[in-house]
Amino acid sequence: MWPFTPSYPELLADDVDGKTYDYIIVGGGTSGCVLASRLSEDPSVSILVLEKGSVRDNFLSRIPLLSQNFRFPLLQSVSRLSEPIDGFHGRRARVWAAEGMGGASRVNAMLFTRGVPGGYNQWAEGFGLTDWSWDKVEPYFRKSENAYGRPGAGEYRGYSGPVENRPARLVVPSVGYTEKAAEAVGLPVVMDGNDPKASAQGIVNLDTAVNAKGQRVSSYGAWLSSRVANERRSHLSVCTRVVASKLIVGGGSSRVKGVQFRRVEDKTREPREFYVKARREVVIASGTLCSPQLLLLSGIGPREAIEPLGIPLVKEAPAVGRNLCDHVSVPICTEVPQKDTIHTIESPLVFIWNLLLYVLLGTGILAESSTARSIFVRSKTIDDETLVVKRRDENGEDTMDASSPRNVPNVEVMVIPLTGLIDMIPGQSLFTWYATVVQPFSRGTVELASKNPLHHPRMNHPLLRDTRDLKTMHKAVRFTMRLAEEFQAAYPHPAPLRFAPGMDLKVLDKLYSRENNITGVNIPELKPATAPVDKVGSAMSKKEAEKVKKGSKELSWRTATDDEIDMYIRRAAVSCFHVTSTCRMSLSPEDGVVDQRLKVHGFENLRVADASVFPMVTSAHTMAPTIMVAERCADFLKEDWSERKGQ
Ligand SMILES: Cc1cc2nc3c(=O)[nH]c(=O)nc-3n(C[C@H](O)[C@H](O)[C@H](O)COP(=O)(O)OP(=O)(O)OC[C@H]3O[C@@H](n4cnc5c(N)ncnc54)[C@H](O)[C@@H]3O)c2cc1C
Repeated sequence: MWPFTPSYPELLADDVDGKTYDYIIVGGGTSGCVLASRLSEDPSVSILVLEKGSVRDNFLSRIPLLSQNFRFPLLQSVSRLSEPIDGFHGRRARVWAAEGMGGASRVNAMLFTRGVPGGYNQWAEGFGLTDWSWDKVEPYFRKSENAYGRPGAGEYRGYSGPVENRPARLVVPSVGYTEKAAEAVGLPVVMDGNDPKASAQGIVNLDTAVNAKGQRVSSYGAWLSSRVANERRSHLSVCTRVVASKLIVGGGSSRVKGVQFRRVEDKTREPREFYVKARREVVIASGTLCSPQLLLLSGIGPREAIEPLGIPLVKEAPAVGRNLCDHVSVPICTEVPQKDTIHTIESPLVFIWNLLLYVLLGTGILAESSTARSIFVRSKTIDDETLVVKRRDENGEDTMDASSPRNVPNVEVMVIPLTGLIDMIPGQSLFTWYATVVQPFSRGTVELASKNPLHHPRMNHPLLRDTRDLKTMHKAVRFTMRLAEEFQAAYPHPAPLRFAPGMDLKVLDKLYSRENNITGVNIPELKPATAPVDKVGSAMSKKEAEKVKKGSKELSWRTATDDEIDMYIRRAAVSCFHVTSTCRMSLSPEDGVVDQRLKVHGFENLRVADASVFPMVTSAHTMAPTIMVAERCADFLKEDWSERKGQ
């Protein structure tokens, strides 16, 4: 215990330069920590983790609600803006992430969702990835978790893995009324969304990666904590504040010999390059935007994306950086009394009370995620007239069977009792329904913007470019307005819709103006990856907000026109930060980047293991599936090595 706990054994570039390791893991994020931890269970192998950020484990970073505020400068969050998106008023999508040990799991909302079995059966049936059907991935979900908050749930939950999780508790009573709203449109209440036998559609009581002391369980904390890193320091090396700049491939061969990297601090024109050698394998776990960036910097990718930058082509790999997939959300907001939203902690007394509760008992609002409930639904099953969910489809098939790819939800409505708009609205306490398309058809790309590994890659965000997604979002938005109306009926206080189709769009334009008018940010030299996050404050004054409220008309799902819905979506749609698939798994090198054992097609000792390998984004949140991928990758590495040894 502090002050006797040894500090984290973070190494510097000079400490590891020129050395050889059995495994080199590029990226100590959500998946990198799992890999390093699992591989280092064997003291006879040597492992090096190269991570761009640092450890920075402090009190704030462990408080669930506060560490979720990724705009806090103390956290290691970064945001990247996409190129302007056609059809959306030239708006850009902003995608948040974190650079530091644990990666995005240090700042995310901690929601621990596997997704329905049908989603993985779809990977098997739709993409031919038969090694990734539900039966094959399920043991790894169990292996990774300790579902201590659901004792005796049954053999489908794990109790001896590192990620402690428990059902989310309601931070404010208003959230409870959403169950009544969901039931009113035909949806069941799902007590455990990670139960593979649970209904595919319903309002789900979410699990969160929060431990019994009320602390965030990040991938770093679960797998590569100071205790683990110190115990294994003889064979596990963690080198932070370095960025991998290139994979060194043996001349004309399919073997990666090592990794070149730089210090993050080194901003000189000709930075010093360091080099480490890999005896066995290199695993890239740099996340969906940076894993393809490293491949491209190394000359592995589409010829036309590499050669114009003067990088020699090492291996033509057409799918690197393609197929960028994301969940896209549109916030719909209801106004409720402040005490019934998370904004209640803006009152100093309430905050102090909750801080005391947290410090003394590990409970209270601060010990929770902002999101405790989510509604999952398949848009085809929503009746066009009544917007009630049908439990049987036109062929009489059960729409609730979670094992069938046919029933994978393509819409999620997250229930977030705070303002989910880009800015706060002074004087208004909003409760957000986050209508989200979770099985999108739209795809984007990640390309190099420069040869500097510290610069952001260029991102063409998919948003809702495909008209099928726009159509799904239309239905999702109207359905969400219907839910909000049912909520009003059940809730004991007035709860009018304030931000929804039909509202005065000038207000939205004003609110989003600052973000939309940003120019030049994607010129990478102007905004290196390590720049501090932008300052955020409201674009609207209290007086303006009051005026808007007085002038606002009643908004309803019955009266909103299709045009109003369309105009609202095009102004308010945002990334939900669940980017995936830029190095997707595939049977052939034309369609994807890695094979079913996560090896880069055409290489014998190079793998990618993070959210970028999903063939497409999951129907649920992406942290637990990323962890599952990393768990599997660790087993692949161990199995392949013992097989080679045996030969
Ligand atoms: C704000 C936010 C909220 C979210 N909420 C949830 C949620 O509640 N539930 C959920 O399931 N999912 C959530 N997600 C998504 C989920 O957290 C991510 O999908 C997942 O954590 C991604 O893991 P990863 O290993 O692919 O990448 P990351 O965790 O991003 O790790 C990549 C790591 O690689 C490092 N790196 C990158 N390039 C290099 C390089 N060249 N050299 C060295 N290091 C490098 C980075 O610094 C980073 O640490 C959220 C994401 C965000 C951003």
